[in-house]
Parts: sequence; structure tokens; C-alpha cells
Amino acid sequence: MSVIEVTDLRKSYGGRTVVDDVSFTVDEGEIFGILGPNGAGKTTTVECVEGLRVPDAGRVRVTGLDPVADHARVARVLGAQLQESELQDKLTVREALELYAALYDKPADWRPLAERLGLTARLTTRFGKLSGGQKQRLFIALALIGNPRIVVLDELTTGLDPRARRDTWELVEDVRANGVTVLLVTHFMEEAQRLCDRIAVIDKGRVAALDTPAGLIRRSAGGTVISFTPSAPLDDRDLNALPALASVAHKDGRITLSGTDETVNAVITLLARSHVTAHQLRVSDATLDDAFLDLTREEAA
Ligand SMILES: Nc1ncnc2c1ncn2[C@@H]1O[C@H](COP(=O)(O)OP(=O)(O)OP(=O)(O)O)[C@@H](O)[C@H]1O
Repeated sequence: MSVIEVTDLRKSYGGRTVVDDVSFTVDEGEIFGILGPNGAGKTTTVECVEGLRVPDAGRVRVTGLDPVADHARVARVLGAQLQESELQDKLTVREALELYAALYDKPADWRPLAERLGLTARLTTRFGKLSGGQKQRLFIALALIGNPRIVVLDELTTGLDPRARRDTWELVEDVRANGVTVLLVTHFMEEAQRLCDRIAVIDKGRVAALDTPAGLIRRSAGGTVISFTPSAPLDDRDLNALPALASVAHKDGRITLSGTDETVNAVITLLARSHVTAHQLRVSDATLDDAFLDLTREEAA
């Protein structure tokens, strides 16, 4: 069952279209990622889902409700990360948690939430004195405090150190294991690849691709990456003629090709035929990073 439906969403600022016919649905219990370069229209899209912005055209439904017309009811099922400006500097962590818990009929117990997010030692610290990462963790706790059915996390782990980032990923997995649907806006490929069931890649206001992480990798970068430093230059025409080739890149004398196993075998044949030795030959599975660059490059072209 879909809990979020976005159909032909459009939004312009001052005559410039920043969200251009975006459509996707998010199923109950799914972690759905929105991935895209800076300024792609990701935040504008999720703010329309949250009812914080009014679409110029198209339709948005959250559990069947219109987030603008039914804002109060949507706010009961959808938890969103706050923006920094929305909390007063003088409020302590405990006061913020208690204040937000009081806004809901059936709030979560904030103590285990605070514990899980490493905030227990900071309960008496004022918001203004928290580090960027601590603020971020508090925002995540506040997004979850109303026991929402859906949670929107925008740039969830920006500013967190690697340890805190991993802890937060585990928390998101726990949240989903409890049946909560997660809409996640991210810049981090590793985060998207690890957490998301499906991802919409948004570029210049449009959905460039929508698939599982594995599906995005398969269909764009071809699945396999081979890189090596040749002992002598190889003819570009020979490289470009390789079968199932998705991309070729040259950097600091190193060649990186993406394609399939067929491409790898053909490169080896080409090297032997050209009497060229490949130094530091590496073959690896393509990552979401490769797929993302491929997808957004295609759009740019
Ligand atoms: N209130 C606004 N008024 C005018 N332009 C805006 C407004 N909000 C966003 N924009 C512009 O709309 C475009 C899309 O912004 P948006 O924040 O949705 O992108 P994003 O994909 O979330 O970017 P980022 O990853 O950098 O956060 C950007 O060019 C931005 O400058």
C-alpha cells in the first residue's frame, strides 16, 4: 500500500521551475531515498510532501490526505526533522524532548530515544551550546517523538562523525523494523545504498531514474568497473569499441572503464593484442556512486 503519492508535482520560484513533473509513490514500511546533486529540487519536493510548501501543480497525498488542506491530520502521521532556526538556543535537550512529546496524544518515551541517539549525557545542555552533530541527533529524536507512521529525514547524517553516522543508520533500520516508513533525502551514496529499498535520483527538478540501488547500478554503470595503468598508451578508438562499455575515464595515466564482464574480457584481449601490460589492474562491482555520476552526467548531456 502506498502511504505517499506524488503525481506530476511542479514548483517554481520566481518563474524558474525547480520541481518539474516529479512523480513517485512510497510504500508502507519502505525506506525510500531521494538522491540528487545540490539544488536538484529534493528539499522542495519533500517540503511539498510535508505540506510546508504549496505545489504549483500536481497532486500530493500522504496516507490519502492532502498535506496542505489537511495539514493538522498529516502532521499527526508524519514526523519531520526541524530546521535549526525552529528551536530556541536557551532550551535544554530535556526541555525540547518534553515540549515536543507534549504535542502528541501518544508520544514515544523520549528516554530510550535519547539514549539511542547518544543524548543522555546532554539532557541539561542548552540547544545553543550543542555541537552540530548533537543538534542533528536531537532533530532526529524530535522527528520520531510523535511515534509517526512516516518520517522525513533530510540530510540525516550531515555533520555527523563516522561513528555517529553508523549509529544513526542502525537507528533508521530499527525505526523501519517497527513499521515506520522513511523518506530519506541524502547526498551520501553509501547511506543510500545501505539503507534505501528504492531511490529516486532527482536532477534539475526531474526524476532521472527510480529503482532499487542494485537496479540503478545495473542499468547505468553496467555493473562492473575495471581500472589499470597501461605500460603504453592505448588507442581511444579501441577502448571506445569495447563491447557493453558504459563509460571510459582517464586520470593521471590510469584508465577506468565501466561495463560488464564482457567488457573486462575484451580489455584483457585488447591488452594482449597491443602488447601492453596493465599495472595495478583492479576489477570491482560498480557502486551507487558510479551509477549516480552516470545518471546525472547523462542528464547534463
Ligand atoms: N524559497 C525559495 N525561493 C527561491 N528559490 C528557492 C527557494 N527555495 C529553494 N530555491 C531554489 O530552488 C532550487 C532547488 O532547491 P532545493 O533546496 O529544493 O534543492 P536540493 O536538491 O534540496 O538542494 P541541496 O542538496 O543543495 O539542499 C535551488 O536552486 C534553490 O536555490
